[in-house]
Amino acid sequence: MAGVAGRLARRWCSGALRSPLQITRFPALQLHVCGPAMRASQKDFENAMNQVKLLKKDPGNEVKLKLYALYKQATEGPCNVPKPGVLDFINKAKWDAWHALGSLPKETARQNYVDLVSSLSASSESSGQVTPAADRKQPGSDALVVTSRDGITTITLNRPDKKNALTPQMYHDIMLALEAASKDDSAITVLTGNGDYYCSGNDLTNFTDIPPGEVEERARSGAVLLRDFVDCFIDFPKPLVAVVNGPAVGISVTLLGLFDIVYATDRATFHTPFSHLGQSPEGCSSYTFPKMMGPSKATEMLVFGKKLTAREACTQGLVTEVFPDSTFQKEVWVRLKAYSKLPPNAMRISKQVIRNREKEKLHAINAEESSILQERWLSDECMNAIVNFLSKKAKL
Ligand SMILES: CCCCCCCCCCC/C=C/C(=O)SCCNC(=O)CCNC(=O)[C@H](O)C(C)(C)COP(=O)(O)OP(=O)(O)OC[C@H]1O[C@@H](n2cnc3c(N)ncnc32)[C@H](O)[C@@H]1OP(=O)(O)O
Repeated sequence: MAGVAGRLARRWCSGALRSPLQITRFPALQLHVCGPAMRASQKDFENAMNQVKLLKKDPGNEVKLKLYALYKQATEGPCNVPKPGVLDFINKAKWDAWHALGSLPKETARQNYVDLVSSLSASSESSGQVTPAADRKQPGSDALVVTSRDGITTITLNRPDKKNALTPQMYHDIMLALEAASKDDSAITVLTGNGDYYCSGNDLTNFTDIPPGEVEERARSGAVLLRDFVDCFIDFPKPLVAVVNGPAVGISVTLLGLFDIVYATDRATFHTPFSHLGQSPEGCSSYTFPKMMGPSKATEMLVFGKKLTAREACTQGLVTEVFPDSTFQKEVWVRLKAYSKLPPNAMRISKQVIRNREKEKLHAINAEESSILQERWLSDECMNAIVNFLSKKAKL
């Protein structure tokens, strides 16, 4: 019996008991929770298989054999393969466990498997698969996709036809997704973009269709939104990784100073055309950029809107590492999967040791930047720049 645990564990990890990529599109971010009285769906079964791989405590050989038997019964039906020889201890033990289930229906075996895993998870505090509570309300749109796999929660900007420009709904949804990710079982959290851009920054149409008497109120509420949004990044407790899959503009660049790691494709560029837009720096960049690259390089970016290549951004400390575009996704995800297996509590605590020292300062800077921007949004310079962009006169 000694090798059964190892064999089963290898089998669990080999993909033989396949785990689905759990994709959630807001607003349907819900775990399929299956109580004992309900019938387990195929999705519940697959989720349970996934959870088994993430159990922290070894459940012991007896339980593993039970899981194996229920899995075989649920997927193949009653055991009718030849009995292994008496000296083939491992396979005989597995055969015995499966055979003992007799003619138990597949659906019942599936349900029993889900129930057993659920009881093991409760007592073992499983890690890895995202298990957002079903009652956590997640309003939103298709412009954000949240996936959970291998201990990594990935938040993907999904508005590729608009270069992933950020709408107010997306700001709200990102905040909700970060809040959920901070509490889920994942070890690290990733922000990335779908399509050829990482993100083109604030959606400039956010400034349109404002009735004349409401401009000031909209600027005020915009500043509150900005402040709350950036606060979520300052306070995020787990390692936060930006997977920069293409060019980045505006707030998507400034926020990188609040990430723990920034991986970029060599196709990415980084620019913050704030002056061109009659605006001013946000995302704590007025502090993080001079700190990381020195005041004059920061001024080139934040005041003059200089566009950096990925390699230049790496030299300036804004990007952690640059990868060839052809191997970017593969290399980055291999790396992140390895990191996600490190002890999550240790990573959290280490991040906090690094971040806590500066938190108060960052919050104060965020408040100040937001309030300066509130004024800027009311300026002629800003209005004219936005009208120019929207009338296609200016590409920034
Ligand atoms: C008072 C209200 C307050 C509201 C709430 C505020 C909340 C916080 C605000 C925080 C402050 C943030 C500041 C910033 O982020 S500043 C940076 C803003 N971004 C830009 O200036 C980029 C503008 N876009 C471009 O310059 C180009 O589109 C780009 C270089 C990104 C790509 O050029 P390309 O030629 O490759 O592609 P297109 O221009 O044809 O783009 C395709 C379509 O996407 C639309 N698009 C792209 N970016 C934006 C954007 N930022 N906002 C709105 N729309 C965008 C573009 O118009 C095209 O659309 P159509 O196909 O319909 O023409």
